[in-house]
Amino acid sequence: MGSGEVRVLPVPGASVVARAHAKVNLALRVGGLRPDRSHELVTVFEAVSLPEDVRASPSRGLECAVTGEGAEHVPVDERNLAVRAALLLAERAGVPPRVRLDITKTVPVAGGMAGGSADAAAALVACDALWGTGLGREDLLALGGELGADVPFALLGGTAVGTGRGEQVVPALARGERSWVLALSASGLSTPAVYGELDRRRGEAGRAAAGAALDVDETAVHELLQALRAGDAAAVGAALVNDLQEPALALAPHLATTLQVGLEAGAVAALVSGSGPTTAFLVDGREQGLAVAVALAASGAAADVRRVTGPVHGARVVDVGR
Ligand SMILES: C[C@](O)(CO)[C@H](O)COP(=O)(O)OP(=O)(O)OC[C@H]1O[C@@H](n2ccc(N)nc2=O)[C@H](O)[C@@H]1O
Ligand SMILES: Nc1ncnc2c1ncn2[C@@H]1O[C@H](COP(=O)(O)OP(=O)(O)OP(=O)(O)O)[C@@H](O)[C@H]1O
Repeated sequence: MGSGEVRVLPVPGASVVARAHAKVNLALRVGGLRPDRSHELVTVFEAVSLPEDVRASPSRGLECAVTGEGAEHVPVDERNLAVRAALLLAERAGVPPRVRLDITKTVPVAGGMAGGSADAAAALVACDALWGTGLGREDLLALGGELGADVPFALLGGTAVGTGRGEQVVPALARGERSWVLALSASGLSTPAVYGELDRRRGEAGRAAAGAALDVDETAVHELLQALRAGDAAAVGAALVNDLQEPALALAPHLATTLQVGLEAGAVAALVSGSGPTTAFLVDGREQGLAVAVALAASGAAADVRRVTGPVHGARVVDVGR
């Protein structure tokens, strides 16, 4: 058990707070379309220090409230991924779905950083503790995979390789801590739209070729994993790759300027985070991070900036109280 983690005691009637984090895809290679219409992926996730907290409290029914970053854009009914997580867990565990979920967001909505997935992961962990369902990590990972491709990684945290739809996750050996500057956008991008744009750009031939073999070009991923094992920041920077970057730039052309501004301010490397529109800048130390953040904010190339570090932990209980 790491520092800061709280052992859950079965206190009847107590509320439970679980925390999960945003992610950046250090590598995202997209292969062909699968029969379920999602894409075959090989990706390397890293959890970064933008937390999402979900408090699960005893209630007569299922209630949800959202506060924090972009809360006004987040549904509180069954469209909310955390609500769906609670319902799925209750159904599988055979318990009534009685819980109030209070979500505190710091991850931008529809930003490509899997904020909703973090909420789902935190809700699974919090409700599991609240209801004493006692599901194992493997069970929760499987439920997470049913909720969305990014949810199992939000449960696991750290640095990890994702395959399949991205939901098959295994921890990756990674040395040291990385510092990032995140440039936020004023509006979000739809994940299906970005994948759709990739398909459109690849065209019929590219889709068929990729689809036939479900092949993903993994070379860059191996280079990245080697650089992470060695803790070599420059090599990590050189190996960052995202197949969704070009389609995201096609849908949000201003992101090209954002990437350029951060690189000119000295960032080691830059890429679009997942399906965007958040862009992530790998920086070497505090001073460089500050210079990049200031340049992005001052130029107007980012609606807002955040300085974060990774890797951080996956979904876990951080507080138990009344
Ligand atoms: C862009 C990433 O965040 C990178 O980690 C993920 O691939 C998206 O993960 P997510 O939002 O949890 O994805 P899901 O909720 O499972 O699916 C949302 C939509 O993304 C697309 N999708 C997602 C995962 C995948 N392997 N192929 C896809 O094509 C599909 O259009 C799907 O309808
Ligand atoms: N708990 C939640 N938090 C945020 N959005 C949610 C949540 N539940 C459902 N949604 C809906 O899902 C959409 C995308 O959410 P999210 O913020 O997770 O996007 P994202 O970070 O781009 O996801 P990903 O990186 O996994 O593709 C939102 O526009 C919102 O309508």
